[in-house]
Amino acid sequence: MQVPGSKSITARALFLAAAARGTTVLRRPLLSDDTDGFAEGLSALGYRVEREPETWTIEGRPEGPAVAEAEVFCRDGATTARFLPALAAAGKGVFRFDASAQMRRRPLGPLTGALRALGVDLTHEAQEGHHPLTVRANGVQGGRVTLDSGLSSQFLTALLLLGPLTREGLRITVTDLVSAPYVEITLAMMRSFGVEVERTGGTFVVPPGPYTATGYAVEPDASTASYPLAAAALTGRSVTVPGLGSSSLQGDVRFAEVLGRMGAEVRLGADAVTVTGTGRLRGLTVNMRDISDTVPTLAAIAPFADGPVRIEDVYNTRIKECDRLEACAENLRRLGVPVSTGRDWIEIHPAQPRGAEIACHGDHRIAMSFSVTGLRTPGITLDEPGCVKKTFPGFHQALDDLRAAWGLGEPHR
Ligand SMILES: O=C(O)C1=C[C@@H](OP(=O)(O)O)[C@@H](O)[C@H](O)C1
Ligand SMILES: C=C(OP(=O)(O)O)C(=O)O
Repeated sequence: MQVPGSKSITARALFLAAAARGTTVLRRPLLSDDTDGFAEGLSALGYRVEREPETWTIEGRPEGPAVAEAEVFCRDGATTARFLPALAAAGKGVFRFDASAQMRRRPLGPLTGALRALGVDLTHEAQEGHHPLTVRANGVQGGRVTLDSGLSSQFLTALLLLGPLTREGLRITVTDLVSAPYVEITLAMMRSFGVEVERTGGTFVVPPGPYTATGYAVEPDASTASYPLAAAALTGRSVTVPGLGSSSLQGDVRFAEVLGRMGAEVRLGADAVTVTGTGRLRGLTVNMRDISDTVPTLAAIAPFADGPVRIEDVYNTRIKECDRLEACAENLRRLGVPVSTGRDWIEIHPAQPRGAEIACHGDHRIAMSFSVTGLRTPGITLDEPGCVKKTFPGFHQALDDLRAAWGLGEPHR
């Protein structure tokens, strides 16, 4: 099954292309609300982004935004909401950023604190550390800065991406870090655009730029791939996702290994991943700190395991599009599944779920994950099926196609 492009890679490629010398051609970008919002944000800042469905062309402006004033609406996208203020800070002008109600609740204080420590004039309008905010930009000198990235790796990614746009470069010392594989994506992509970051333990030394434009092909999204792969493990079918394999930049390909530990047959080739369900799913305890976007996927198939599934070290899933630990628990209870949660964990017990309406809380991953549960649970409906547009507008059609190919009967929506 073909999976749409990676959100994380598309967002970084847009930032890097905008900041680079020259014109970047981006192949197979993700077409979704998040990446549309990112591209629109760049346009609002005066960057030229030309979009054909398969190819986006971005003219770089190493000097920063082309306008002296702009309003950017970041929608629900945390990559947009956290990366673009850093890009704007390197330019000159007054740039105001706002976001949806959902995104306004999500934190960015450690990032804006670090930007201020670097001399950026940044004000939060309502609540400290949250959108809306205004950057009165006049370039960034650079230097040393300390950052706590324990709530989100996106704070560190934003500073790393900014580093080459500063006059002297940045030396970032990180005191805590979650979702570490996303930082590896950032470093690898900065390298593709011509900048090598030196790392010693928790210190990242980013040289001044420039970034250099390049042709860049976006991998399929590994978090999105978790739904068809989990569907195969759950129903005893087989799914191959081409373009995602052992050489992928994305940590979330390791979700396939979790399915393997549960009893599915997993083949991780150089350029494709295949999961085949074996009719058996074992319970397990798993630390998902590195791959927490796939927590709802695992929670949604967990009731079918033959023992408890305990997912640990995922506090940050509480500050995503919704509180994902509570949303998973609430929906599993609606389906009649015994479940408990703690500050940073969830434990799900074996049960045969019964049909119910899923409360999506505007969260694409809750909608997509519990749709997978629906492959073995008649009568599951979603209160907000449209929220999948954040990363996979074609999700319901794709799942219907799998359902039809596997002879699993009519969908319930
Ligand atoms: O940098 C990125 O592209 C992302 C980092 C992760 O967030 P956190 O670092 O906030 O966990 C991930 O959940 C998100 O979907 C995308
Ligand atoms: C958490 C997510 O998105 P973001 O943080 O990029 O808004 C996600 O896609 O699951």
